Amino acid sequence: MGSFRIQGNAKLKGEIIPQGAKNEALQILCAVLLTEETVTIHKIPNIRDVMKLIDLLDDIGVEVEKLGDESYRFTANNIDLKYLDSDEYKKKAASLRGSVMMLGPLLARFGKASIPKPGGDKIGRRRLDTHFLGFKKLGAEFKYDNKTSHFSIEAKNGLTGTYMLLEEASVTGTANIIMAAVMAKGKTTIYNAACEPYIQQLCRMMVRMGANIHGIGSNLLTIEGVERLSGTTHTMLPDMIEIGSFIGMAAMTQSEITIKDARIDQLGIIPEMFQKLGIKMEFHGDDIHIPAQDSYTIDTFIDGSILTVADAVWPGFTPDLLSIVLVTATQAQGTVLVHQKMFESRLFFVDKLIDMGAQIILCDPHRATVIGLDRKVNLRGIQMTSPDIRAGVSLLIAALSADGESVIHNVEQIDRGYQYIDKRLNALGANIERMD
Ligand SMILES: CC(=O)N[C@H]1[C@@H](OP(=O)(O)OP(=O)(O)OC[C@H]2O[C@@H](n3ccc(=O)[nH]c3=O)[C@H](O)[C@@H]2O)O[C@H](CO)[C@@H](O)[C@@H]1O
Ligand SMILES: C=C(OP(=O)(O)O)C(=O)O
Repeated sequence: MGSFRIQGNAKLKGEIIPQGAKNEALQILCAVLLTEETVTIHKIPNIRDVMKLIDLLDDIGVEVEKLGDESYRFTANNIDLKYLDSDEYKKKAASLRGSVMMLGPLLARFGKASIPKPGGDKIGRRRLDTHFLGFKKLGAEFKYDNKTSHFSIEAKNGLTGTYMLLEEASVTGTANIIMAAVMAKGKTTIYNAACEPYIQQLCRMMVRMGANIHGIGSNLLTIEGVERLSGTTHTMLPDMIEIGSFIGMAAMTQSEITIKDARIDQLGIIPEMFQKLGIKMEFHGDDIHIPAQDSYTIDTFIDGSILTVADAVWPGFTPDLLSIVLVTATQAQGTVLVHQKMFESRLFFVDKLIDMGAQIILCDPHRATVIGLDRKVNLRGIQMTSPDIRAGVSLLIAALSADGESVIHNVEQIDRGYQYIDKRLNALGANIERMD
């Protein structure tokens, strides 16, 4: 288990370039399975989950060529479906969430696929019903082995387009269903589709490959099936969750940071949410400059009542940034209610922040009230363990701002989603030592 030793009272300064988006990369990489032609992908983040998925693609027979630090070429012209029955596949695929999106493309191209219960953050129940209900609507048969937690799907007579209204706008579920539908017979309509930038990017990539998709960016997608897809080139967007994390980090540590090439047009409501915490930011072209701020004051609602920041399906506020909002609020002036509606176990990490001296009341598993310290007292460094990616980075931000030294264990969780985070923050003046 790797750890970070962090010296507190860090004041960072400089420019940082966000990595390519993790959750987009996981979708895009699975989409290379849709064609036997070559797909070139740029801005692939060098993070654990993405590297594990590339490894899985390689194992299943995709030819993988590394072109540079963040660029790869993939050719899926020799897929070995027998690999899906191997113990190695079951073990590897179960270690990340993104592997579940291999199902849709494999089903579309080869008529069958299987997957163990995927991994990912342990942040509450993470059901896959939307994925399989969607595949079933397209004509696939679905089996779940309760003993081994293994899912299998098969479409003996191919997939046929249909209308479906998704029970919930699942991000990976929508991606999976779209990838299955692009080569189905006839027209598929997906209502209540997720429409995060990740999904939009996936759809645009598939359109370049020859798919026929309308309604991109909305929750109503229509897809006219095509016979086959061809190769393409794709570049990932900057990771909006990393960008939000850097905004929160700058405010908490009173640092002056410029986030370069942030694709501000793709960030939705994210900058506004951090502005509601009182964080000043300037937009210079496509860069976000966060000046060093002695204090920041949380807005109230118009009637003066306490602000709530809650997650919602896109274009609402992403649940992946609520832990960052929460930690950032600990040094603000004012009070905020953080309401994590989607996941029921994502706020438990606040006990570590409370140990550090933060004033937080965990009202229930979904809601925490943060009473900002307004820098009257600093947090204090402690030893802690990172439970999930976003909590991990929130604890890192807390540790950078705290008095004294902190140690965060299980930083593999952070490495799942943040590329070389220690090196990149040290380049801005942080003091983070990686201990294996
Ligand atoms: C690899 C990947 O891309 N992971 C992201 C993806 O996970 P993932 O695709 O697994 O998450 P889903 O969108 O399926 O669902 C997330 C949670 O929200 C609940 N839910 C979802 C939609 C809805 O309308 N109502 C509702 O209650 C689900 O029951 C589930 O508990 O999307 C999540 C939600 O943005 C993000 O936290 C994850 O980082
Ligand atoms: C929850 C997350 O990831 P995953 O779905 O891969 O566990 C996340 O990126 O915050």
